[in-house]
Amino acid sequence: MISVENLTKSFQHNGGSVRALDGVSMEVNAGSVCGVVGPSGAGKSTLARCIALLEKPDAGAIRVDGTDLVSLDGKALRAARRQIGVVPQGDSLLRQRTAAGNVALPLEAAGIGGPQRRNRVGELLDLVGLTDKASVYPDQLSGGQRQRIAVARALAAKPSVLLADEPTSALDPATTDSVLTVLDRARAELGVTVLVVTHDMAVVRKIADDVAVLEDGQVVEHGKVLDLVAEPGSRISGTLLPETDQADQLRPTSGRHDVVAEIVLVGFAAVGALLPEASNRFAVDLAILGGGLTRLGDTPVAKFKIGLTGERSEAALKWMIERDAHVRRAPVSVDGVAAA
Ligand SMILES: Nc1ncnc2c1ncn2[C@@H]1O[C@H](COP(=O)(O)OP(=O)(O)OP(=O)(O)O)[C@@H](O)[C@H]1O
Repeated sequence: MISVENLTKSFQHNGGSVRALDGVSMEVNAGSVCGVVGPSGAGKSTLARCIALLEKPDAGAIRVDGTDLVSLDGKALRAARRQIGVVPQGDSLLRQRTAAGNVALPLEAAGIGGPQRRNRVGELLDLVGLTDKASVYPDQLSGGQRQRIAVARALAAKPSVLLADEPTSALDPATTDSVLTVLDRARAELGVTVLVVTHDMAVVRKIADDVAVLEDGQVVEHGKVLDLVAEPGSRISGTLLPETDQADQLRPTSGRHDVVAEIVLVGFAAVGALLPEASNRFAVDLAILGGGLTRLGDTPVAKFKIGLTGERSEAALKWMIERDAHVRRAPVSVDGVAAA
C-alpha cells in the first residue's frame, strides 16, 4: 500500500515560488491500479516524481508498506528506489540497445547476469507480448511497443510499485489499449501496485480501480472509481458516465410521468434486471428518457433519466434505492408538485 500524507513541494521559478503540491494526501491499495488525473500544471508529475524518490518533497510522508521513504538516505534510499519501477514520460529507451538489452538494464545495474538475467528478460518480454521483438532496436518498434518495453524494463527489478507518467500520450486508441493491457497484467499477474499519471480518461475508464483528481496541487476528489461515479456531481461521474440530457431538469415532463429521476446502476445484476423488475413488481410504466450504458473496467455502469408512471411510482423508486441504485430525483414542493 502507498500512503501519501500531506505532501508539499514548491519550486523557485522566475524569482517567485510555485507550489506544485499543496498538502496532498492519498492512499493506493496494494495490488490496485490508481489513476492520477487533472489539468496541465496540477502537480501530477511532481507527485509521481516524489513517490519515485526522484524529487524530495518539502514536507510530508510517503509510506510504501509502512516505511516512510522521505526520511531515507544512502543505502536505504537506493534499496527503496528499487521497490519502485518507473515508466518515464516520453520515449525513454536507449536507441543503441535492442528491446531485450533495454529490459536487461536494471538487471545489469543490480549485478544479475548469466541465465538468471536471460530468463528474467524472457519472462518480461512474454508479459508484455513482445517475445518476437527481443533483438529489435527501438527505432524499428512502434510507439506502443516501445512503451511496453519501457514497462517491462520498469518491472525488471521486481518492484512492488509501478509508476507510469503519461504512458499513453500521443498513442492512438488501439495502441493505448495494448499499453493499458500490459499495465493491467502487471497488476494481475505480478501483484504490483500501479500508479498512472494521465490526461487520458480512457486510462481511468479501462484499468483504474481508484482515482485521484488533482487541481492546483491539491487532491479535489479521491476514491474508488465505482463509488465516485455513483456520487451525483462528482467530477469523475461527470466525465465517465453518459449524459442524461439536461440532467438538472428532473421534473415530470408536462405531467406525463409521476416521477422523473436520474439513476446510476453499477454491475451486471443492477444494469440487467433492476428497472424491468421494479416496473413489473410495482405495476408502473417505466420510460427511459435519456442517458445510456458504459463500461468501467469489466463492470457495466448505466446512467439513465427515467420517468415512472403509475400509483406506486414512489414505492418502485424506493425499492430500487434499497437495492443500491443511486438515485437523484426531482425536488418536490409541499403541495406535491415537482418544483421547476
Ligand atoms: N522543476 C521545476 N521547476 C520549476 N517549476 C516546476 C518544476 N516542475 C514542476 N514545476 C511547476 O509545478 C507545477 C506542477 O507541475 P507538474 O509538471 O507536476 O504538473 P502536471 O499536472 O504533471 O502537468 P502536465 O500534465 O502538464 O505534465 C507547474 O506550475 C509547473 O510549472
